[in-house]
Amino acid sequence: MPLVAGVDSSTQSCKVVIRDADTGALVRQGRAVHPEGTEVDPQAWWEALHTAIAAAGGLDDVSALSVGGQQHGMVCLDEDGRVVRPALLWNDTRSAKAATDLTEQLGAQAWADAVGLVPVASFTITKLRWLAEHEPEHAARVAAVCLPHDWLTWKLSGSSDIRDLVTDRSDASGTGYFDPRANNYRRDLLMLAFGRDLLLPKVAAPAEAVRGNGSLILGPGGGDNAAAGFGVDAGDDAVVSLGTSGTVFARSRTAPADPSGIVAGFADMTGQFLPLVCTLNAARILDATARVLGVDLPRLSELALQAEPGAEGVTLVPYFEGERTPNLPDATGAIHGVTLANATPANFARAAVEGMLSGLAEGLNALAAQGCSVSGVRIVGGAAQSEAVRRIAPTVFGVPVVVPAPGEYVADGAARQAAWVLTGADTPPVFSPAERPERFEAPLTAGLAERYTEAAQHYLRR
Ligand SMILES: Nc1ncnc2c1ncn2[C@@H]1O[C@H](COP(=O)(O)OP(=O)(O)O)[C@@H](O)[C@H]1O
Ligand SMILES: O=C(CO)[C@@H](O)[C@H](O)COP(=O)(O)O
Repeated sequence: MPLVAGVDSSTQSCKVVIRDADTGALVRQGRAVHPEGTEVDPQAWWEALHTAIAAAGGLDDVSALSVGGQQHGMVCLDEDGRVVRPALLWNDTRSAKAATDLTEQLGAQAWADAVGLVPVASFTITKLRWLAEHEPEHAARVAAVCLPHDWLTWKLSGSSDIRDLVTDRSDASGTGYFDPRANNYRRDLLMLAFGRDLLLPKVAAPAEAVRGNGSLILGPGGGDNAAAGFGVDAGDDAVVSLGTSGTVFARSRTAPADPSGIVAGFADMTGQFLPLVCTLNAARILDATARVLGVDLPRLSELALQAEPGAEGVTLVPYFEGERTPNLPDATGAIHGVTLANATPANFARAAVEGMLSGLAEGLNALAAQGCSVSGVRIVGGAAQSEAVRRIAPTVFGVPVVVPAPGEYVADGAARQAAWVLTGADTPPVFSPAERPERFEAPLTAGLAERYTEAAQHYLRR
């Protein structure tokens, strides 16, 4: 019974699962927290990874490991492999102007055609432009740029030579300088943004073993959304992930080129594509609302389920951290439609859940417009543990919702990739879930989408 490990180095924490490579059965797991903030020293991820591995009982009996990680973060390394400055994360919006400038330089359609996405502050390429413009002394020292999961895989390999950096197609496709259709870097775009070329990680094939460490085989890993999609094996359903980010994505054989920038044409972990819509505001909206109401998360869920669908007209626009989709980096959150009669904790709790999900419902429609199958939705991520989220989701999405048993689906996808690398087979192993998923159906709440769009439009009209 060989064992494999999967890692999810996500925004808020690091999770490690250790699974049986043949059956996929969970053997043990561990986790550790990451620091707060949108700028983080990668060393903190390395330390959290070690804490999580130790909590999972170590790797002595593990044959292969893959890392899934938060996408887009800019990790800059100098000639000797030292980190030049703290990494700017996917949810850091300081490069919003760089994103606008880059988009204007080429035009949105040209970006969508070239790399499947239109620059917004999340993408690595805009962070490189920001660095070149605002920190020239740091920019001058940069020899290589990589992503959080690439850096952790490289550290695990024991190398300090930047020429050993490896990434995979799914995470490379979120940089803004990789064309997932041709499977090539677009160094011309990197140079347009940064002013000169840089060493970039080699892009490994989906099940290619990369430089290992002793007897531990390393897989290429992937972006966290692609890993979650691989871990939950959603078939024709779209997947909604509710972590720090809210994402909605679906597997596709074709790559979208959406000039509106709503749907990003990422790659998946198997050689296909992963059209994806991402918001900056998901689980933390519930954390913040619980804090404001002075309750814990289970109580917030009870309150939300006490309210009527539509929260008697209370509408929460969840742009607490600015927003990425729609592209409003300076926006703030708002509550609309409040009256003396409807100002209750239950309505505020429900409005938070409905508002968090409404932006993703718009994303689901955008995926459908790109030809993706969205007849059902699977929900994963931390906030999927909320009973209110599970029950309210079909009333917002208008399609049946399936919630797999609570688990670490990013880490599971990484573990499944590690098992694939270990077997060397043409197709990935099938990891059957130990528990049946729960299914939720409920009528769409009439008027909710219109009220949400009207409330959100206040920003777009400004
Ligand atoms: N029962 C719950 N109800 C609502 N939110 C929850 C619940 N349990 C955990 N969460 C939230 O899930 C989030 C963490 O989810 P996770 O998917 O690990 O995030 P990330 O991948 O961004 O690090 C936290 O904001 C946490 O408050
Ligand atoms: O930016 C994106 C996807 O484009 C985010 O999904 C990040 O990949 C972070 O994921 P979480 O840590 O919030 O799960």
